[in-house]
Amino acid sequence: MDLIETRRALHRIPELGFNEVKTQSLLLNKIRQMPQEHLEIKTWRTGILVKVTGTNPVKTIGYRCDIDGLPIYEETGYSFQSEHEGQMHACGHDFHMTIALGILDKLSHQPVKDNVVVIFQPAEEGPGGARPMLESEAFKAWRPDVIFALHIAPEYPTGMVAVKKGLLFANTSELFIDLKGKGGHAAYPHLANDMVVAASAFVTQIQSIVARRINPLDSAVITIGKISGGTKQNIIAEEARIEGTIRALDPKTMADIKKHIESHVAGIEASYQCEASIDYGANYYQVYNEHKLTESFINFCKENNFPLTICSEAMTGEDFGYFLKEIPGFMFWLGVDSEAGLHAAKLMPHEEAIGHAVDIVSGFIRYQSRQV
Ligand SMILES: CC(=O)N[C@@H](CCC[C@H](N)C(=O)O)C(=O)O
Repeated sequence: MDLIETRRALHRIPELGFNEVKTQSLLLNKIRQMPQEHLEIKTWRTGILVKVTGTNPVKTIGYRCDIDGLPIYEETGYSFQSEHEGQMHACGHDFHMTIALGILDKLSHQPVKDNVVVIFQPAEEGPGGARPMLESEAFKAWRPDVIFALHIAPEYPTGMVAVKKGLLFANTSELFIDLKGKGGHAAYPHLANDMVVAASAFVTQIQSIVARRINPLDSAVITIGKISGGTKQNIIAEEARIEGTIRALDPKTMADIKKHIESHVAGIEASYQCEASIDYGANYYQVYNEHKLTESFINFCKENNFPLTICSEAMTGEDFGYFLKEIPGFMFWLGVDSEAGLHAAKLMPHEEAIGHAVDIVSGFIRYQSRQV
């Protein structure tokens, strides 16, 4: 399989969570071109699970990738730029899928001793595919004994592995706040309750939560990524919507932040005479790398001279955390050396990382398959 051509084909057709219809069909088409003798294929919603039966299995090894894109207008200037206006693979899921296909291709030609289940999971960016997938009969029937995954990392050199034992990614919660006041003529503000002003005040006020309400020794982030409201420049806005995300390394800090947000919202309701509703959307559990398996992966990388660094935890979120809550395993970063970071319209990961990752992951599956 030509992995670069495959990555570019996937890059052209980014689709949002649970709408990955063309993506699923492209993936199935690629999987069906592989030798089928050892493969069983199942679909689950817009996702896919593929089992490779081992030669003498004692356990099942899981490898998971995510398949959805983001609502971003691409600005890479690639000849294979997104054909879906306003949508882009800006978090590397085109790389993740291609690497998973490359691993599957290798295994379909030469299975290892253990069974391997390769999981193509929808909706990582939201609303979260991991949790419902874990609960599905399709997944339960092939539930792996160990599981791992990777995420591209623009800040590391191409092909470098960055990993750590224990906590790798934060607990996250989406945040949606709807404000409803009273609209009116721009020249008569005293007769209206302006929700653009209320939303602005709220966004400014909550900056003090992390700065002044959270122990500086804890790590937390509140980011408001979108504010919308109003209809015209000379009409006072009756409604506004604030959209953001909360991150915390400790679940208790997350709960505290939510309480502080709620009291700020109550304050806005009182001082701006409006009604407010809060929706926490999708919440992701932290990514916690199991020590023994991570250690085994670190040893494997060292023994095989794969470039490796031990990293710190990050405030990113990943619903792969739900898999790791139930099944021992780990996630690692794969360096792709892009000046633009994740979720940026100019993210341009280096494609040589794909081949490196296929070698690293398929090598580790083989290595892990020899351990009981
Ligand atoms: C690796 C990465 O970038 N993951 C996303 C996960 C999004 C979670 C959810 N939609 C949220 O915004 O809280 C991230 O933004 O970290």
